[in-house]
Amino acid sequence: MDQSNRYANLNLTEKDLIAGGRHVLCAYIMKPKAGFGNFLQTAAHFAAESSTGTNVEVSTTDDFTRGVDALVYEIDEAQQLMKIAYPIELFDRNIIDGRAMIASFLTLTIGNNQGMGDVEYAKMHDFYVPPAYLKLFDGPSTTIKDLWRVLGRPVVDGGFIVGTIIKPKLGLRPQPFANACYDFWLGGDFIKNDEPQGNQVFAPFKETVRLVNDAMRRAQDETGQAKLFSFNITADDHHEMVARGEYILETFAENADHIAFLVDGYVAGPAAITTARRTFPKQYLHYHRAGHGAVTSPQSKRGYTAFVLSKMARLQGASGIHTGTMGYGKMEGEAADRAMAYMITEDSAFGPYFRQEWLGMNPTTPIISGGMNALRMPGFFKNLGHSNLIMTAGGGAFGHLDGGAAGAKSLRQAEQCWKEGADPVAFAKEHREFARAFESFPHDADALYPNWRGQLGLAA
Ligand SMILES: O=C(COP(=O)(O)O)[C@H](O)[C@H](O)COP(=O)(O)O
Ligand SMILES: [Mg+2]
Repeated sequence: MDQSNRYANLNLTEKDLIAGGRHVLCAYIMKPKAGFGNFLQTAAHFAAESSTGTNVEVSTTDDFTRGVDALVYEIDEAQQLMKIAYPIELFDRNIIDGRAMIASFLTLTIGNNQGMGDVEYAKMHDFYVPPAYLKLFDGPSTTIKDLWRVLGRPVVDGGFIVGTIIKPKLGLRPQPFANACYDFWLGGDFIKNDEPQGNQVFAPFKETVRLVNDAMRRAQDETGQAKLFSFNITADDHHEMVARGEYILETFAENADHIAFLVDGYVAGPAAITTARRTFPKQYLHYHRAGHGAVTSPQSKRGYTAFVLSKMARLQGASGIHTGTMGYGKMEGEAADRAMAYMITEDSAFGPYFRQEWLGMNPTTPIISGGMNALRMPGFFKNLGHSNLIMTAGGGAFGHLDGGAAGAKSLRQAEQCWKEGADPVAFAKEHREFARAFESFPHDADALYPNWRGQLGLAA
C-alpha cells in the first residue's frame, strides 16, 4: 500500500519545522528492499510504522490521529537519506512527573521500523530535539566540575583526569584488586571498574568495596591528594542497583563525593541509566557503552551511530560517556569523532545533519578509553583540541614496565607534553616515566616515533 500521500510531505522545510518547535527530526540512511515500494513509498511506510500507522488503513483512525502522524519531509535517494519529523506529542511521558524518557524515543524512532520486511536497512545518524521536548529530559546533574572540585582543581578547564581500568578484566581477588588500586593512585586520579566486574564469587562485592575504600584512604594519606573511583552498579534489577549504590556510599562515608557510579547503559538499557540518575543525583554517572558496537559500528547498517548514542546519553543525564578514542586507540573510531565530544560538551553544536541548542543543559564528559597509553595521547589531544576529559588506560597503565604508578605518571606527563607543544621524544629525555612508556609499548613507539631508539640512546 502506498502511504506517501499521508506520511510524506516534501513541501515541509526543515527551517520551518525547527522554527515551529513541535517536531523531533531524525535523519536515517535507508535502503528499500528490492521488489517492494520505491524510496519514497518505503520511507512513508517507515514513518507510518514509527508513528500512527500500520500496513493497512484502519477504521479507528480519526482526524486527530492524522495530526500526529510522523512525516517524511526530505529524501535524497542517491545518498540513501531520509528525514522524518515526529510530532512531540507522540512520545510517552511519565505519569509521575510528566517528563520524557529515552525508551519511548527509541521505541518510536528506532523500534519496529528495524524489522520491517520491505526495508533492507535503516540507521539513524542524527536527531534534533526542539526546546519543548528537550526541557522534559533530566540532563546531567553532576559533571566533571564536581570531580575537578574534589581534586582541588579549577572548575573551568580543570584538565585531564588521569584514569585507569583495573586489569586483568576479571580474575583478581579483593585484596590484589585493592592493591592494584593503591598502586595506580600513587600516580593517577581516577579508577573505574572494568565493566564486567561486580559481585563474582571470587571477588565478593562488599568485601571488594571495603578494601577499595581502605586503599583510597591510604593512597590519599600517602599522596595528600584526593582520589576517585567509579564503581560498576549495573544490574537487571533496580533494587539491586540501588542496594549496591547505597552500600558503596555508606562505606565511603565522608569520601562519598569521590565516587562515581558506572552503569552499562547499552546492555542494561535506558532504565538502568535513569535509575542511577534519579536515585543518586549527587554521584557522577559514568555511562559505559559495552556492546554498542553491535548497532553503532560503521559495519552495521541498522540501529544508530555512536554519535546518536552519545547525544541520547546527555539527554538522559549521564555525567560522562565513553566516546571512543577517535582512531588513536584500539577500538573502532576516527578523528572526525571529535564532533561527538563537542555535541555532548558544548551548548550549541553541529551533528552530521542538525545543529542542536542545549539551552544550558549540563555537559557530559567525553571518557576516552580503549587501548590508550602515554604515546598515543599527544596526537589524541592535538586532534581534539583540549584535555578537559577523563581518560582511562588499563593496559596503558598496568602494561607499563615499571608498574601502575609509573604508568599513571606517564599518562599525566603525556598531557603536559601536548600542552607544552613539545616533541614527544625530546620530552621523553627529561621525563622518565614517559620515556619508559616507549620501552613498554615498543610497537606503538615504532609506529608513532620511528627514530625513538636512537634518540633515546637505546639499542634496536
Ligand atoms: O576496558 C576498557 C579499555 O581497556 P584498555 O585501556 O586496556 O584498552 C574499556 O571497557 C573500553 O575502552 C571500552 O571501549 P569504549 O571506550 O570505546 O566504549
Ligand atoms: Mg572495559
